[in-house]
Amino acid sequence: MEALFGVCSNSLFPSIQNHKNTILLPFPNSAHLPFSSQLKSQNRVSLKPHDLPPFEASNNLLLKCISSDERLGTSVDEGDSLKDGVRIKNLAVFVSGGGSNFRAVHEAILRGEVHGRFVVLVTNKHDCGGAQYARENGIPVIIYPNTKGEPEGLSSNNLVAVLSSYEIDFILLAGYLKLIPSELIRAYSNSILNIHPSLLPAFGGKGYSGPTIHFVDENYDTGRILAQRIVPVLANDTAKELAARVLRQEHKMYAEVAAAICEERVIWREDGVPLIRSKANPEHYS
Ligand SMILES: Nc1nc2c(c(=O)[nH]1)N[C@@H](CN(C=O)c1ccc(C(=O)N[C@@H](CCC(=O)O)C(=O)O)cc1)CN2
Ligand SMILES: NCC(=O)N[C@@H]1O[C@H](COP(=O)([O-])[O-])[C@@H](O)[C@H]1O
Repeated sequence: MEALFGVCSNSLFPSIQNHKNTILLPFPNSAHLPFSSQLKSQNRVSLKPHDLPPFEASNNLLLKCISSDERLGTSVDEGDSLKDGVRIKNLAVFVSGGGSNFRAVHEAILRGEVHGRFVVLVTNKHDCGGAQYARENGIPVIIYPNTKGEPEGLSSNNLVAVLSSYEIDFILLAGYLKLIPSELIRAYSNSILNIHPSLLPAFGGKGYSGPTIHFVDENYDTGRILAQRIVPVLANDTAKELAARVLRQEHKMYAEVAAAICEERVIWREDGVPLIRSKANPEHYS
Protein backbone atom coordinates (compact mmCIF):
# COMPACT_ATOMS: atom_id res chain seq x y z
CA MET A 1 0.00 0.00 0.00
CA GLU A 2 1.78 3.13 -1.13
CA ALA A 3 1.68 6.24 0.94
CA LEU A 4 -1.16 8.65 0.27
CA PHE A 5 -0.41 12.27 -0.34
CA GLY A 6 -2.78 15.09 -0.15
CA VAL A 7 -2.90 18.84 0.09
CA CYS A 8 -4.57 20.59 2.97
CA SER A 9 -4.90 24.21 1.95
CA ASN A 10 -5.50 26.68 4.81
CA SER A 11 -6.24 23.85 7.20
CA LEU A 12 -4.34 22.14 9.94
CA PHE A 13 -6.11 18.88 10.45
CA PRO A 14 -6.18 16.47 7.49
CA SER A 15 -8.71 13.70 7.66
CA ILE A 16 -9.27 10.81 5.35
CA GLN A 17 -12.55 9.39 4.20
CA ASN A 18 -13.75 6.53 2.11
CA HIS A 19 -17.39 6.23 1.06
CA LYS A 20 -18.57 5.38 4.57
CA ASN A 21 -16.20 6.77 7.18
CA THR A 22 -14.14 9.76 8.05
CA ILE A 23 -11.24 9.59 10.45
CA LEU A 24 -9.38 12.71 11.43
CA LEU A 25 -5.69 12.83 12.01
CA PRO A 26 -4.77 15.20 14.83
CA PHE A 27 -1.66 16.81 13.53
CA PRO A 28 1.29 16.51 13.74
CA ASN A 29 1.42 13.49 16.01
CA SER A 30 -0.91 10.86 14.66
CA ALA A 31 1.29 7.90 15.66
CA HIS A 32 -1.45 6.43 17.88
CA LEU A 33 -3.73 6.23 14.88
CA PRO A 34 -3.54 3.49 12.25
CA PHE A 35 -1.55 5.82 10.05
CA SER A 36 1.85 7.28 10.36
CA SER A 37 1.83 10.74 8.92
CA GLN A 38 4.67 12.98 7.94
CA LEU A 39 4.34 16.67 7.46
CA LYS A 40 5.79 17.41 4.02
CA SER A 41 5.21 21.11 4.29
CA GLN A 42 2.65 23.42 5.87
CA ASN A 43 -0.12 22.02 3.73
CA ARG A 44 1.19 18.74 2.36
CA VAL A 45 0.99 15.54 4.35
CA SER A 46 1.93 11.95 3.58
CA LEU A 47 -0.10 9.18 5.22
CA LYS A 48 1.06 5.58 5.36
CA PRO A 49 -1.26 3.04 6.97
CA HIS A 50 0.65 0.63 9.23
CA ASP A 51 -2.32 -1.55 9.96
CA LEU A 52 -5.94 -1.70 8.95
CA PRO A 53 -7.99 1.09 10.52
CA PRO A 54 -11.65 0.59 11.50
CA PHE A 55 -12.42 0.60 7.81
CA GLU A 56 -10.78 -0.83 4.76
CA ALA A 57 -7.54 1.00 4.11
CA SER A 58 -7.68 1.12 0.37
CA ASN A 59 -6.60 3.72 -2.05
CA ASN A 60 -10.24 4.68 -2.28
CA LEU A 61 -9.61 7.20 0.42
CA LEU A 62 -10.40 10.80 -0.02
CA LEU A 63 -8.21 13.26 1.81
CA LYS A 64 -10.41 16.00 3.23
CA CYS A 65 -9.12 18.98 5.10
CA ILE A 66 -10.85 20.61 8.04
CA SER A 67 -10.29 23.84 9.85
CA SER A 68 -8.30 23.58 13.07
CA ASP A 69 -11.23 24.50 15.29
CA GLU A 70 -13.30 21.41 14.45
CA ARG A 71 -13.90 18.84 17.19
CA LEU A 72 -12.39 15.41 16.53
CA GLY A 73 -14.99 13.13 15.02
CA THR A 74 -16.62 15.71 12.84
CA SER A 75 -15.23 17.25 9.74
CA VAL A 76 -16.15 20.32 7.78
CA ASP A 77 -16.06 19.44 4.15
CA GLU A 78 -13.68 21.83 2.41
CA GLY A 79 -16.40 21.93 -0.19
CA ASP A 80 -18.05 24.54 2.01
CA SER A 81 -15.18 26.90 1.46
CA LEU A 82 -16.23 29.90 -0.59
CA LYS A 83 -14.24 32.21 -2.82
CA ASP A 84 -16.03 35.44 -3.78
CA GLY A 85 -19.18 33.68 -2.60
CA VAL A 86 -18.69 30.73 -4.98
CA ARG A 87 -18.39 27.21 -3.56
CA ILE A 88 -15.33 25.09 -4.41
CA LYS A 89 -16.35 22.53 -7.07
CA ASN A 90 -15.77 18.77 -6.92
CA LEU A 91 -14.22 17.49 -10.15
CA ALA A 92 -13.94 13.99 -11.57
CA VAL A 93 -11.43 13.26 -14.33
CA PHE A 94 -11.46 10.42 -16.84
CA VAL A 95 -8.15 9.36 -18.43
CA SER A 96 -6.77 6.46 -20.45
CA GLY A 97 -3.14 7.48 -20.88
CA GLY A 98 -0.38 9.70 -19.54
CA GLY A 99 -2.77 12.28 -18.14
CA SER A 100 -0.81 15.45 -19.00
CA ASN A 101 -4.06 17.44 -19.33
CA PHE A 102 -5.21 16.14 -15.93
CA ARG A 103 -1.83 17.10 -14.43
CA ALA A 104 -2.02 20.55 -16.02
CA VAL A 105 -5.43 21.25 -14.45
CA HIS A 106 -4.34 19.74 -11.12
CA GLU A 107 -1.23 21.95 -11.06
CA ALA A 108 -3.44 24.97 -11.82
CA ILE A 109 -5.59 23.96 -8.82
CA LEU A 110 -2.49 23.74 -6.62
CA ARG A 111 -1.43 27.22 -7.83
CA GLY A 112 -4.80 28.53 -6.70
CA GLU A 113 -5.92 29.33 -10.26
CA VAL A 114 -8.84 26.87 -10.33
CA HIS A 115 -11.46 26.92 -7.54
CA GLY A 116 -12.00 23.19 -7.68
CA ARG A 117 -10.53 19.91 -6.53
CA PHE A 118 -10.22 16.48 -8.11
CA VAL A 119 -12.11 14.05 -5.86
CA VAL A 120 -11.88 10.95 -8.07
CA LEU A 121 -10.21 9.66 -11.24
CA VAL A 122 -11.81 7.12 -13.58
CA THR A 123 -9.76 5.11 -16.05
CA ASN A 124 -10.04 2.05 -18.29
CA LYS A 125 -6.31 1.36 -17.77
CA HIS A 126 -5.49 0.83 -14.07
CA ASP A 127 -1.76 1.29 -14.65
CA CYS A 128 -1.81 4.33 -16.94
CA GLY A 129 0.21 7.42 -16.11
CA GLY A 130 -2.84 9.45 -15.14
CA ALA A 131 -3.91 6.82 -12.59
CA GLN A 132 -0.39 6.69 -11.13
CA TYR A 133 -0.35 10.48 -10.75
CA ALA A 134 -3.75 10.35 -9.03
CA ARG A 135 -2.56 7.73 -6.51
CA GLU A 136 0.58 9.77 -5.79
CA ASN A 137 -1.68 12.73 -4.99
CA GLY A 138 -4.21 10.90 -2.81
CA ILE A 139 -6.96 10.96 -5.45
CA PRO A 140 -9.06 7.74 -5.47
CA VAL A 141 -8.97 5.70 -8.70
CA ILE A 142 -12.00 3.89 -10.16
CA ILE A 143 -11.85 1.49 -13.11
CA TYR A 144 -14.50 1.75 -15.83
CA PRO A 145 -15.66 -0.12 -17.82
CA ASN A 146 -15.61 -3.77 -16.78
CA THR A 147 -13.63 -5.70 -19.40
CA LYS A 148 -11.62 -8.91 -19.65
CA GLY A 149 -8.48 -6.86 -19.17
CA GLU A 150 -10.00 -4.90 -16.27
CA PRO A 151 -12.21 -7.39 -14.40
CA GLU A 152 -12.44 -4.99 -11.43
CA GLY A 153 -14.03 -2.41 -13.72
CA LEU A 154 -17.49 -1.09 -12.88
CA SER A 155 -20.66 -1.45 -14.91
CA SER A 156 -22.31 1.75 -16.18
CA ASN A 157 -24.98 1.75 -13.46
CA ASN A 158 -22.43 1.10 -10.71
CA LEU A 159 -20.26 3.90 -12.10
CA VAL A 160 -23.15 6.38 -11.76
CA ALA A 161 -23.89 5.14 -8.23
CA VAL A 162 -20.27 5.30 -7.06
CA LEU A 163 -19.67 8.73 -8.59
CA SER A 164 -22.79 10.09 -6.86
CA SER A 165 -21.10 9.44 -3.49
CA TYR A 166 -18.37 11.94 -4.42
CA GLU A 167 -20.88 14.78 -4.94
CA ILE A 168 -19.30 15.69 -8.26
CA ASP A 169 -20.07 19.01 -9.94
CA PHE A 170 -18.21 18.48 -13.22
CA ILE A 171 -16.54 15.61 -15.08
CA LEU A 172 -13.48 16.35 -17.25
CA LEU A 173 -12.52 13.83 -19.93
CA ALA A 174 -8.78 14.11 -20.56
CA GLY A 175 -7.64 11.57 -23.08
CA TYR A 176 -10.32 9.03 -22.12
CA LEU A 177 -10.80 6.66 -25.04
CA LYS A 178 -14.04 4.84 -24.24
CA LEU A 179 -17.62 5.90 -24.92
CA ILE A 180 -19.29 7.67 -21.98
CA PRO A 181 -22.58 5.83 -21.36
CA SER A 182 -25.89 7.61 -21.72
CA GLU A 183 -26.67 6.85 -18.03
CA LEU A 184 -23.77 9.08 -17.00
CA ILE A 185 -24.61 11.78 -19.54
CA ARG A 186 -28.17 11.93 -18.19
CA ALA A 187 -26.90 12.07 -14.60
CA TYR A 188 -24.49 14.95 -15.39
CA SER A 189 -26.36 16.98 -17.99
CA ASN A 190 -24.22 19.78 -19.45
CA SER A 191 -21.57 18.95 -16.87
CA ILE A 192 -19.21 16.65 -18.77
CA LEU A 193 -16.42 18.20 -20.85
CA ASN A 194 -13.95 16.63 -23.25
CA ILE A 195 -10.78 17.94 -24.82
CA HIS A 196 -10.00 17.03 -28.40
CA PRO A 197 -6.70 17.65 -30.23
CA SER A 198 -8.21 19.22 -33.35
CA LEU A 199 -10.61 21.97 -34.38
CA LEU A 200 -14.03 20.33 -34.41
CA PRO A 201 -16.14 19.86 -36.39
CA ALA A 202 -13.88 20.13 -39.44
CA PHE A 203 -10.67 19.16 -37.59
CA GLY A 204 -8.90 22.33 -38.86
CA GLY A 205 -7.89 23.68 -42.22
CA LYS A 206 -4.92 24.44 -44.46
CA GLY A 207 -2.22 25.98 -42.32
CA TYR A 208 -3.89 25.79 -38.94
CA SER A 209 -4.97 23.32 -36.29
CA GLY A 210 -5.74 23.54 -32.58
CA PRO A 211 -7.61 21.97 -29.64
CA THR A 212 -11.32 21.96 -28.89
CA ILE A 213 -13.14 21.63 -25.56
CA HIS A 214 -16.75 20.56 -25.92
CA PHE A 215 -19.61 19.28 -23.81
CA VAL A 216 -20.13 15.56 -24.11
CA ASP A 217 -23.28 14.04 -25.58
CA GLU A 218 -24.15 10.47 -26.56
CA ASN A 219 -21.97 10.47 -29.67
CA TYR A 220 -18.25 11.04 -30.13
CA ASP A 221 -17.18 14.66 -30.73
CA THR A 222 -20.67 16.08 -31.45
CA GLY A 223 -21.39 17.97 -28.22
CA ARG A 224 -21.64 21.77 -27.97
CA ILE A 225 -18.26 23.45 -28.44
CA LEU A 226 -17.19 25.63 -25.49
CA ALA A 227 -13.63 26.68 -26.36
CA GLN A 228 -11.08 26.43 -29.17
CA ARG A 229 -7.60 27.74 -29.87
CA ILE A 230 -5.89 28.24 -33.22
CA VAL A 231 -2.44 26.70 -33.59
CA PRO A 232 -0.65 27.57 -36.87
CA VAL A 233 0.91 24.76 -38.88
CA LEU A 234 4.50 25.83 -39.62
CA ALA A 235 6.17 25.05 -42.94
CA ASN A 236 8.67 22.59 -41.48
CA ASP A 237 6.35 21.07 -38.88
CA THR A 238 6.47 17.33 -38.47
CA ALA A 239 3.25 15.71 -37.21
CA LYS A 240 4.97 15.21 -33.84
CA GLU A 241 6.04 18.84 -33.53
CA LEU A 242 2.55 20.10 -34.39
CA ALA A 243 0.94 17.66 -31.94
CA ALA A 244 3.28 18.83 -29.17
CA ARG A 245 2.40 22.47 -29.84
CA VAL A 246 -1.31 21.66 -29.84
CA LEU A 247 -0.91 19.71 -26.58
CA ARG A 248 0.73 22.72 -24.90
CA GLN A 249 -2.27 24.82 -25.87
CA GLU A 250 -4.59 22.09 -24.58
CA HIS A 251 -3.00 22.33 -21.14
CA LYS A 252 -3.43 26.11 -20.99
CA MET A 253 -6.97 26.02 -22.39
CA TYR A 254 -8.22 23.22 -20.10
CA ALA A 255 -6.94 25.05 -17.02
CA GLU A 256 -8.71 28.25 -18.13
CA VAL A 257 -11.95 26.39 -18.89
CA ALA A 258 -11.75 24.55 -15.55
CA ALA A 259 -11.36 27.91 -13.81
CA ALA A 260 -14.41 29.23 -15.66
CA ILE A 261 -16.70 26.30 -14.80
CA CYS A 262 -15.59 26.31 -11.14
CA GLU A 263 -16.28 30.06 -10.91
CA GLU A 264 -19.68 29.56 -12.57
CA ARG A 265 -18.70 31.79 -15.53
CA VAL A 266 -20.20 29.49 -18.19
CA ILE A 267 -23.61 30.67 -19.39
CA TRP A 268 -26.00 29.12 -21.96
CA ARG A 269 -27.34 31.46 -24.64
CA GLU A 270 -31.01 31.13 -25.58
CA ASP A 271 -30.05 29.27 -28.77
CA GLY A 272 -28.20 26.67 -26.70
CA VAL A 273 -24.69 27.97 -27.33
CA PRO A 274 -22.45 27.88 -24.22
CA LEU A 275 -20.29 30.96 -23.58
CA ILE A 276 -17.56 31.79 -21.08
CA ARG A 277 -17.83 35.14 -19.29
CA SER A 278 -14.48 36.93 -19.13
CA LYS A 279 -13.06 37.18 -15.60
CA ALA A 280 -11.24 40.42 -16.40
CA ASN A 281 -14.22 42.06 -18.07
CA PRO A 282 -17.61 40.56 -17.11
CA GLU A 283 -19.18 42.38 -20.07
CA HIS A 284 -17.23 40.19 -22.50
CA TYR A 285 -18.06 36.61 -23.49
CA SER A 286 -16.17 34.14 -25.69
N1 LIG B 1 -20.42 9.81 -25.21
C1 LIG B 1 -19.18 10.27 -25.50
N2 LIG B 1 -18.10 9.59 -25.05
C2 LIG B 1 -16.87 10.06 -25.32
C3 LIG B 1 -16.68 11.22 -26.09
C4 LIG B 1 -17.85 11.91 -26.56
O1 LIG B 1 -17.75 12.97 -27.23
N3 LIG B 1 -19.07 11.41 -26.24
N4 LIG B 1 -15.40 11.67 -26.41
C5 LIG B 1 -14.37 10.65 -26.27
C6 LIG B 1 -13.01 11.16 -26.53
N5 LIG B 1 -12.78 11.05 -27.97
C7 LIG B 1 -12.57 12.20 -28.68
O2 LIG B 1 -12.39 13.28 -28.14
C8 LIG B 1 -12.78 9.77 -28.59
C9 LIG B 1 -12.20 8.70 -27.91
C10 LIG B 1 -12.21 7.43 -28.50
C11 LIG B 1 -12.76 7.23 -29.76
C12 LIG B 1 -12.77 5.86 -30.35
O3 LIG B 1 -12.98 5.68 -31.54
N6 LIG B 1 -12.59 4.87 -29.47
C13 LIG B 1 -12.54 3.43 -29.94
C14 LIG B 1 -12.01 2.54 -28.82
C15 LIG B 1 -10.57 2.97 -28.48
C16 LIG B 1 -10.00 2.04 -27.40
O4 LIG B 1 -10.77 1.24 -26.84
O5 LIG B 1 -8.79 2.16 -27.12
C17 LIG B 1 -13.95 2.96 -30.20
O6 LIG B 1 -14.87 3.43 -29.50
O7 LIG B 1 -14.03 2.08 -31.06
C18 LIG B 1 -13.31 8.31 -30.45
C19 LIG B 1 -13.31 9.59 -29.86
C20 LIG B 1 -14.45 9.93 -24.95
N7 LIG B 1 -15.78 9.41 -24.82
N1 LIG C 1 -10.39 11.89 -28.89
C1 LIG C 1 -9.85 12.14 -27.58
C2 LIG C 1 -8.40 12.47 -27.71
O1 LIG C 1 -7.75 12.13 -28.68
N2 LIG C 1 -7.91 13.18 -26.70
C3 LIG C 1 -6.53 13.58 -26.70
O2 LIG C 1 -5.76 12.58 -26.03
C4 LIG C 1 -4.59 13.24 -25.52
C5 LIG C 1 -4.46 12.83 -24.09
O3 LIG C 1 -3.21 13.26 -23.63
P1 LIG C 1 -2.95 13.27 -22.03
O4 LIG C 1 -3.33 11.91 -21.52
O5 LIG C 1 -1.48 13.56 -21.93
O6 LIG C 1 -3.82 14.36 -21.46
C6 LIG C 1 -4.83 14.76 -25.65
O7 LIG C 1 -4.12 15.30 -26.75
C7 LIG C 1 -6.31 14.85 -25.91
O8 LIG C 1 -6.69 15.98 -26.69
